[in-house]
Amino acid sequence: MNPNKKYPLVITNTGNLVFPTAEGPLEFVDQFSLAAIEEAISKYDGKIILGIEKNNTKKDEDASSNLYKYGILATVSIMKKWHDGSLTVMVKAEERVEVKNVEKFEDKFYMATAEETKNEKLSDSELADFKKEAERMINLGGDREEALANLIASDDLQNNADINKTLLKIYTDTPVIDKVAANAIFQELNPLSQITTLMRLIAATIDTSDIEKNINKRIKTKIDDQQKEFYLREKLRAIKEELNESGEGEENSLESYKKRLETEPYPKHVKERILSEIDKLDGIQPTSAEANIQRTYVDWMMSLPWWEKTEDIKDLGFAKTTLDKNHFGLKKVKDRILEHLAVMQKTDSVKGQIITLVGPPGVGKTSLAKSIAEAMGRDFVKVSLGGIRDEAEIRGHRKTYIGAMPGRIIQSMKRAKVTNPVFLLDEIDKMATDYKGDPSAAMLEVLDPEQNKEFSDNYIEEPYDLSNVLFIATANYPEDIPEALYDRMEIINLSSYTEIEKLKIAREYLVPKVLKEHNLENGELIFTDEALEEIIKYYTREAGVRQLERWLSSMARKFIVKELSGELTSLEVTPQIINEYLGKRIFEHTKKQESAQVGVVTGLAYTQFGGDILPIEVNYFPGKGNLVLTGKLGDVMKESAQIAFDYVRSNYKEFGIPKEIFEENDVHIHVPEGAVPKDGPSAGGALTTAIISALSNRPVSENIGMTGEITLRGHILPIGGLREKSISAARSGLKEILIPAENEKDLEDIPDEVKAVLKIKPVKEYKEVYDEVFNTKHDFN
Ligand SMILES: Nc1ncnc2c1ncn2[C@@H]1O[C@H](COP(=O)(O)OP(=O)(O)OP(=O)(O)O)[C@@H](O)[C@H]1O
Repeated sequence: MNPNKKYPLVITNTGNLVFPTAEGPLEFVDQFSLAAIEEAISKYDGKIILGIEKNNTKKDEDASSNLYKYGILATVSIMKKWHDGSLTVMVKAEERVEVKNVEKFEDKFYMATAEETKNEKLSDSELADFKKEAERMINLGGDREEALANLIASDDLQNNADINKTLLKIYTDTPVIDKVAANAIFQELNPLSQITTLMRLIAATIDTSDIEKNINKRIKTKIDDQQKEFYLREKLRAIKEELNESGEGEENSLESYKKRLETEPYPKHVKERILSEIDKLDGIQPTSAEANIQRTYVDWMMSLPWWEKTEDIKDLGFAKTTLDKNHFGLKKVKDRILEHLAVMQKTDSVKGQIITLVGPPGVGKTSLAKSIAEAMGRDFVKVSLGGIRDEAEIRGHRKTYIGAMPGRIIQSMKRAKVTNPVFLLDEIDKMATDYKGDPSAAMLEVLDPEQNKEFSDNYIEEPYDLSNVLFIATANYPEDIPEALYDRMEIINLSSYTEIEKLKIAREYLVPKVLKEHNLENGELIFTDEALEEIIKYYTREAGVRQLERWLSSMARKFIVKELSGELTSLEVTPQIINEYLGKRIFEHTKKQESAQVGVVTGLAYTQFGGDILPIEVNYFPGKGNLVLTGKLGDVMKESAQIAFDYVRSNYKEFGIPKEIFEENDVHIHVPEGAVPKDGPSAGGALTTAIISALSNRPVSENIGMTGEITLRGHILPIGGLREKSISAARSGLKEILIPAENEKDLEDIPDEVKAVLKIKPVKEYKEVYDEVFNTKHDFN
């Protein structure tokens, strides 16, 4: 990404916005934005500036003159072009930029300069104050707990570097802060003002207006209890400090540390180390910076679990019930987990392969790991490894470093309070390597049973025993897991859910969960199956159920507001109510062709949102035998089209195509609908069929779909994502799909409800496809 350059400007408002460095779908309807997006895709690699329009912009006013100072440099790709001309695009927000020199370009769209912003720094004392305040907030519990803990632990904060990014992540991740407020913070460069506003917003969610108060009462009883305890403790501490101005208080705490060291079973080396550090404190001026560092170190050492353990529940029956209670389906996955637990019980050890749950977002990886902890009676901690590029984030900084702290592993152990928690290493595939060292080397030491008995953290300096921890990892893409780590992992795959599975999960798990979280009684808010289907089909496009759960919560919140304002006492949610409460439908799936057509064939695609059908169109017109490709195809797909074309040309006779057609015409292949980026070789068979259909003037049934790579000799090679592809084929009403014979082994992963409506025919050679589609008969011997 290159700031200080000109890019097309797309104007949006706070309701339709993603902040750096998140990614999400946005919608655009106005002609200026549409033109800017098209320009960006064709000439700027999809890079745009998102200008944020002020809320008070009048209808007839030129929006470009009423933008906030800071906007976002982002990359877009088109997901869906709607019939009314509007666009849904996937936007990856990269960084904050100052939007300058806005100019109209040929009256079609705006261009602007993206000027790099330099973020200011906190002073050391401001940093210290902030850490204190944030720790206080953490104790208030709730959603922000992990976000704030990550912020305090972040390398940026440790180095007092650019904390803006981390802050952004917090306020975009914190559900209590809406986007208008988030933008208010985004528009400030000074981190102190940002932090103050952020803290004020978080604090504000705990009191204020009448309706809010009532909602809070229902939702936040738990937080209130924690808060009460927190204030009492704070008061107690303040009183103690008042009484011990001379520093007696500290001596007392050091004395109590010494007593604990004597009476509790601390390992010898730890006991000696802490005592010697306490001794060192004696000779230092108590108010000096050095004393502060020294005391913080002693506090850290004392607050870590060195010997505390929970007792494992060794009951496989209980484990099974727990897994079933929290998760629908996933039989294979649960069986694998139970096998793993059985081995652990038998050998009485957690050593061995690390369970790694692999799958798309929202399919239950994190919640399964939590259930494993519950099933074993262990505590649970999670650390997110996404984006970590510095070894020190795992292993900490030496204590001589200003503001040094232990790394994330040791920090999480402190939170766990025991030496044997279940420890989730989230997104282990998203660790990066750079000049600051390779975090995966440190992770190797964490996970290797030979080495993790004596894990070394730069801050703690004493070896720490991680050998009783049960590590579980999650990843979206197993191929991105560093190889050395991969060797130690037992990969368990979770795949996307079908619509029917999603419906069952929603009905039996998510709805009860959401009702409970919002303190709603049975019968107050009822979701009909049709309403759930409406959300699943038209408001979410995801492999898992995370977005679905968010929509359900959103419905619950909207209902509570109406209930408290006296408008309603109960509500049965129908599809109409969904449209009314959640706004118009967001997604439509690609529809299958209405009738058999010449030159149109349905391929099957596999994307990060699951599967989709992929119509392929071929036509020919007078020319010189060239191949013309349109529809923004990736390089691999272009090659695949060329192979398909060459294969048809060299076998023209067999496929009933007159020879002259190739000499006198150009063949045009188009893959319409910008819904998903199109690449990969798996449309080879479909491309071949579409070419034959067009050139021999024979229609292909609208009910057949196909997937499979093709070689120059007409062999059909295996493909990925068969489950997702078949689900989408069934959803869009296809009756039959042709798949590579080598994928037959994946048939067992295809849900029964899909098999019931879809004939699935495995093929080895293209000629089998040809016979099936055009009703001919080849002799293959
Ligand atoms: N099979 C299932 N049965 C019941 N609930 C489920 C199931 N799968 C997912 N969920 C629910 O969906 C939500 C999202 O799941 P979770 O956060 O565990 O996903 P994830 O795979 O860890 O995603 P990510 O990779 O983005 O962290 C959770 O509330 C979880 O309980």
